[in-house]
Formats: sequence, C-alpha cells, structure tokens
Amino acid sequence: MTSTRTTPRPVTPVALLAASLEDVVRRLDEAEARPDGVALDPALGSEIRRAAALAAGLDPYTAALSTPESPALRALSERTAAEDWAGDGAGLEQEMLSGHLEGQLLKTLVHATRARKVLEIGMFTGYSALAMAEAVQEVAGEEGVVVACEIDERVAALAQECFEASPAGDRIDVHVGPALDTLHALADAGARFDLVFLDADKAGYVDYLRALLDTGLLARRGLLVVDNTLMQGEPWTGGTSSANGEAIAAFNQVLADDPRVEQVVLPVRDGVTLVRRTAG
Ligand SMILES: C[S@@+](CC[C@H](N)C(=O)[O-])C[C@H]1O[C@@H](n2cnc3c(N)ncnc32)[C@H](O)[C@@H]1O
Repeated sequence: MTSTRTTPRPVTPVALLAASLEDVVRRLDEAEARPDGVALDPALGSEIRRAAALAAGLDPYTAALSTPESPALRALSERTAAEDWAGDGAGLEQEMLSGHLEGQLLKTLVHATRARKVLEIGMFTGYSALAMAEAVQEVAGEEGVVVACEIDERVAALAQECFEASPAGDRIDVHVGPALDTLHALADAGARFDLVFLDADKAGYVDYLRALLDTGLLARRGLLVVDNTLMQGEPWTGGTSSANGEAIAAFNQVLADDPRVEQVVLPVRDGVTLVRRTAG
C-alpha cells in the first residue's frame, strides 16, 4: 500500500442525506440564477436550505462537542487516510475506519461496563481496537485486554505498527485469520468477554452472533456492540439494496427475534446496535 490521500466519501445515512440535500440546494441556486429560471416559493426554498443545514451540521457538531481523540488515535487515523486503498485489491477502503465519534462511544461503553476483556471482530487498521484499548487500560491496567480479529495480513501489520507507537497498544492481541475460526478457538480455550465489538464482513454477522451466544464467548452480563446496522439506510429505503444491505436487514431481524437478548439501535454514524444478553 503506497500513500495517496483522498477525501472520504459519504457512507452513513446522515452523510448521504447531507450530500443529497447539498445537491438539491446547488440545483436550486443554479435554477434561481437563470434569467428564465422557474421561480420557487421563497418559503419552500428556505425550508430546503434549512433541511440541508440541519443534515450537514449534525456530524461536525456531535464530533466537536465530544471528547477529542488521543494523539495516538489521530496518528492512526491520519496514517490510514494516507494509504492508497484504491490499489489495495482486497476491497478495503479508508471509509471502513470507525473514527472519532464512534471510538469515543466505544471508550465510554468500556468505562460504563467496567469491561476488562474485550473482543473485536473486524479490526481493519485498528482505530476501534486502539480506542477500546485506551479505555481497558484505564479500567483494568495490565489486566485489560482487547483481542482483535482481522483476516487481512497487510492491514493487520499496519495496525500492529500503529499499536507499537501507542501508549495503550500493548493491550491489544491481534489474531490474523477468519474470525469465525478464531472465535471457536477462543471458545474452546474457555475465553469470556465483557464487551464484544462486531464490525467484520456483514454476511457473517448472523454466524458471529450465534457463535457469541451459543458458546458463551459473550459473558452472561456482557455487552455486544454491532456496527453498520443501518447500512447507509438500505434496510428501509430498499430499491438499490446491496449484498451488505440485505445481510444487515436479515441480521437485524434475526437479532430482533432472538429471545436471549434485548437490543437498541442507535443512529450513530452508520448505525450502532447495543445488545444485552438477558437469558441463555
Ligand atoms: C469495517 S472494517 C473494521 C473497521 C474497524 N473496526 C475500525 O473501526 O476501524 C472490517 C474489517 O473486517 C475484516 N474482515 C472481513 N471479513 C473477515 C473475516 N471473515 N474475519 C476477520 N476479519 C474480517 C476486513 O478485512 C476489514 O478490515
């Protein structure tokens, strides 16, 4: 992977909404500037502009008012943005990185649950793993651990380099390989996790959920945090649904029907579902 920085494309429902409304406002401005342009009701025009401002300002506002990321997380984010993902060939892209707001949410959840053992399924360049490692280090010191699963060797090596340059990086234990195999090996070894962050291949989410609940990898009072459960709005806008959109819609229904859990879907970034084990 060589270095070429590009601006991330919109990948969340709010960012897509903002981009869409920005385009509507631009076309409105162009139409109004034309001498023969169709005159729009001024009240409708100002309502459209207000809707565009509401959507465009939400992410920057929530980020600005949340605790800033650590220098180590910022460095990891910048390193990820500087990679040439287009030439990667493995389908990885910088937009996969969760980032400041979601990282801060994960840190808060680790603190709130006093989690000492954390499992991440889908690490990429390590942003969320490092965010949770910073929190487990504060909660449990040297007893705190984040086990992070990643299938791609090159991206795992990049993450490991960043961890080695980070104060909390040595709390992270990286397992390279298909996450389902790692989960079964961990379960066979009797591992239990207080908090699990699920963020790997969307087609595998149902299998990961079953492995976590059936084997007891998710501790009795453990918290499961699932990313991308709104999948760019595809589950409810339909029409252009991708394989990932269909996988997430199916996963959300499986989760909603599972009597062993209670869950809440939060419209943070691309959707974050918090799952609490209630039985089984
Ligand atoms: C959305 S990214 C994870 C982003 C990361 N959690 C973060 O916040 O920066 C998904 C990652 O899951 C990995 N992945 C996909 N399929 C996998 C599998 N079967 N086992 C383990 N990792 C997998 C991909 O290589 C990719 O790096």
